[in-house]
Amino acid sequence: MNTQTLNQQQCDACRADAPRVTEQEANELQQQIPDWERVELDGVLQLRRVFRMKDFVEALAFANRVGELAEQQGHHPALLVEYGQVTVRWWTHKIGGLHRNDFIMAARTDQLQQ
Ligand SMILES: C[C@H](O)[C@H](O)[C@H]1CNC2=NC(N)=NC(=O)C2=N1
Repeated sequence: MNTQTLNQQQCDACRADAPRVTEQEANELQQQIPDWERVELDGVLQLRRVFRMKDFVEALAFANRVGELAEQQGHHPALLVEYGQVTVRWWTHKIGGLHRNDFIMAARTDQLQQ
């Protein structure tokens, strides 16, 4: 059991045989990322958060920081950039649902907010 907080952990490589988190694990992990909601879109469970920004330029800059983190970790989100906000969604494409990686990435995304 990894006792580091989620935002200190690295994302493992995504594999098609990686385990999805159970409902109980998801509930526990979510305590560390209270601003994220679990949503099901097209049958796929995801973590979603809307980050409020001052304007479009700040929203774009934040999205780029999330993009750099994603490239660094090899795990990629859906990003919707709008005037004054960015919607971030994390899930693991290979398993069509939530892996522990997604909770780590959500916690690390929280740290990128200015
Ligand atoms: C080879 C590479 O690691 C994989 O294709 C990665 C890339 N980024 C990814 N990101 C996400 N969110 N899920 C994946 O399954 C995934 N797979």
